[in-house]
Amino acid sequence: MKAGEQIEGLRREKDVKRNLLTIALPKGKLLPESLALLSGVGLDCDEVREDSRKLLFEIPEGEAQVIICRPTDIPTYVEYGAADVGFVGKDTLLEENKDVAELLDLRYGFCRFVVAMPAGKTPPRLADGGYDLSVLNHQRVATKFPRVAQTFFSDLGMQVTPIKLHGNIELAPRVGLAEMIVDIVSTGATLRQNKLAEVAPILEATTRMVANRVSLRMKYERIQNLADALREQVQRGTAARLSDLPGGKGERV
Ligand SMILES: Nc1ncnc2c1ncn2[C@@H]1O[C@H](COP(=O)(O)OP(=O)(O)OP(=O)(O)O)[C@@H](O)[C@H]1O
Ligand SMILES: O=P(O)(O)OC[C@H]1O[C@H](OP(=O)(O)OP(=O)(O)O)[C@H](O)[C@@H]1O
Repeated sequence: MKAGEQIEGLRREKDVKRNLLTIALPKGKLLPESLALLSGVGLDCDEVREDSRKLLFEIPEGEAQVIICRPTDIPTYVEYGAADVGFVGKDTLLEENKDVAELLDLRYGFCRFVVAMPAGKTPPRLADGGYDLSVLNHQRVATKFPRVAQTFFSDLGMQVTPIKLHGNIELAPRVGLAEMIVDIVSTGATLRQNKLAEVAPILEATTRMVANRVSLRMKYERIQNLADALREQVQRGTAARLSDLPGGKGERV
């Protein structure tokens, strides 16, 4: 056993004895709802702030600690057991493809993966109203999600060249870096502002609760209790939102 593994093992043993739960939360768009959810199930997150340089927050009454990570790093922290559980977008989970257990759909951070390209250069239409994507074979796709993009096109029997970028993906086709993009769309405003048109939906994503597989065995009750409380909270939130709709009855119809 390597020294690092030994230390990790000892740290884990100590945490299990103390029953300490480490929760990894994504900084950025998903943080406010993540904190609201945790506070809603009795973990007081009032001290957790993204704007401080502090990255680890103890919640002693809840026998927990919260760590704030880059969203794309959450699956890594959880896979290695540096965090027992984490909240992360399904998009990131698919792209990072780490060995973690997906426990719960937290139902916020809704977004869609799409293929988009300059509005004036979209492929010809098919009889069913969709676009004939076959003309895009062997073209370049700018994306933060090369795995998702490649899987989508290879399932269609096509090959594309992914160009990995870290942000502002919509710029790439405008300046000739790629013919198309695979990216997240929420309101569609960024596509419109950059004169891009959606040519194919890929999949929909929301935030998920994930767990380290060893933690799930060693801290089963703690993690399950947290997941159950969160599930209840999420269902209550969804029911409340539905009952706000005209004629809503607080139930999905
Ligand atoms: N426009 C959006 N609307 C709703 N949810 C979104 C939107 N964009 C991203 N998300 C969701 O929020 C998650 C985090 O996005 P955010 O923009 O905060 O971080 P990021 O910059 O993508 O992460 P990183 O810094 O690790 O690259 C995404 O993985 C996705 O699940
Ligand atoms: O459909 P919309 O509501 O306009 O949202 C979509 C945008 O949101 C995300 O970008 P983000 O804000 O995370 O910035 P990034 O380009 O730096 O990733 C995504 O990559 C799109 O650019």
